Amino acid sequence: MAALAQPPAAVPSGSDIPTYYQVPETSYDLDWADLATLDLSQFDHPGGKEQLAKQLFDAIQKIGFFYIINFGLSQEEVDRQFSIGKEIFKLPLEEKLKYRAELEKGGYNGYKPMGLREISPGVFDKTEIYNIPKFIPALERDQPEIVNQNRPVIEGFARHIHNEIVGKLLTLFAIILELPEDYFLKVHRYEEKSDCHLRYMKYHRRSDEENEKAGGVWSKGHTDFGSLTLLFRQPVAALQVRTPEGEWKWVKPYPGSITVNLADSLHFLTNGFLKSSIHRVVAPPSDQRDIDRLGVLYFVRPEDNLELRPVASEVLHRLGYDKTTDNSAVGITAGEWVKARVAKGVDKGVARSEIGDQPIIGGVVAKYYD
Ligand SMILES: O=C(O)CCC(=O)C(=O)O
Ligand SMILES: [Fe+2]
Repeated sequence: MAALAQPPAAVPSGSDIPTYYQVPETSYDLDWADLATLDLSQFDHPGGKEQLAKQLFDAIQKIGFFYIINFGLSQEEVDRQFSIGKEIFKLPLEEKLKYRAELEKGGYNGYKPMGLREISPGVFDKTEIYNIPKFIPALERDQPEIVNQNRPVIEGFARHIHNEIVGKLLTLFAIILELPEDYFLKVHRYEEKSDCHLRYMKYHRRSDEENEKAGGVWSKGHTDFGSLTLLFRQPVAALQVRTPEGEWKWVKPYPGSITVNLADSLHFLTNGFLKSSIHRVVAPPSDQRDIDRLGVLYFVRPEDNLELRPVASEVLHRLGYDKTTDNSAVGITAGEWVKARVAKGVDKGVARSEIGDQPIIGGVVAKYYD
């Protein structure tokens, strides 16, 4: 029988890496956040992006979290990234440490070993991170063999996210603000230097005793530093978002979706109209507690030299968001903001507490939440 024609893959297939099998969903019905889902396949239909912008405008009035579907990557392509991440973390520690990120200098790319963050007194994180910057000459760096061997798949995946997914989302934000459609695209160009990166992340499971000591928290409540964060997720319940009323709600990992959250830079650029949402990671429910939780994330950040000055938008004016707030980042660039936040997280390789308010740069404060 003739093989059925397959649609062309967005990303080339890589070297031999084991197939990745996703774990079962939790059977617990948790207190899930009620978030909107944007169907990105509508974007190129007549009137589609205007419709999506309207849906997004309504969705983000309260919480800067939403889902997207039909974003042009198959589950197989996403799973291949989980598989690559899993292989990276299997490498011996001494091998991974050859690629350690220069966290103390605000550098983020490469390997972050676990145990550098103090979550509560005496309890340290059990999270390993491997960050890969944009594939541009200015940001080339040594990578482990497993990354080099799979470079076309990783690069194809990252570029698809940036150009096909993030590009659409940034266009929607420009439409919402009644700015030229390419307004944010012009300060998020793939070929220019920025701290955008693809991240593999592994949260090692914790014992009951460890969970109890840390009050069940694996990663404290925080905001992200850049413009947007895209999370490809295992079906493990662990991520929570803080509502404006101060309640924590679980963010359900839906198959075939990407969870998106807004981050600090868009918050600064719109004077708080686009909300950098506070989120955290907690111990999964008991039927998923023994899983080492893997994540594949893409962090979007403006070009390094963009000043985080609020944009002039008629919409912000109409809604009263055109006044400069106390926590303004005028005079600070996106590159400086990220570097300062990273460097404040670690001091000479020694863990820093993420407790309460943390002054970052130019009088702006970052908050951490239990
Ligand atoms: O692992 C997650 O679900 C969220 C991770 C996160 O918030 C982060 O890395 O900034
Ligand atoms: Fe985050």
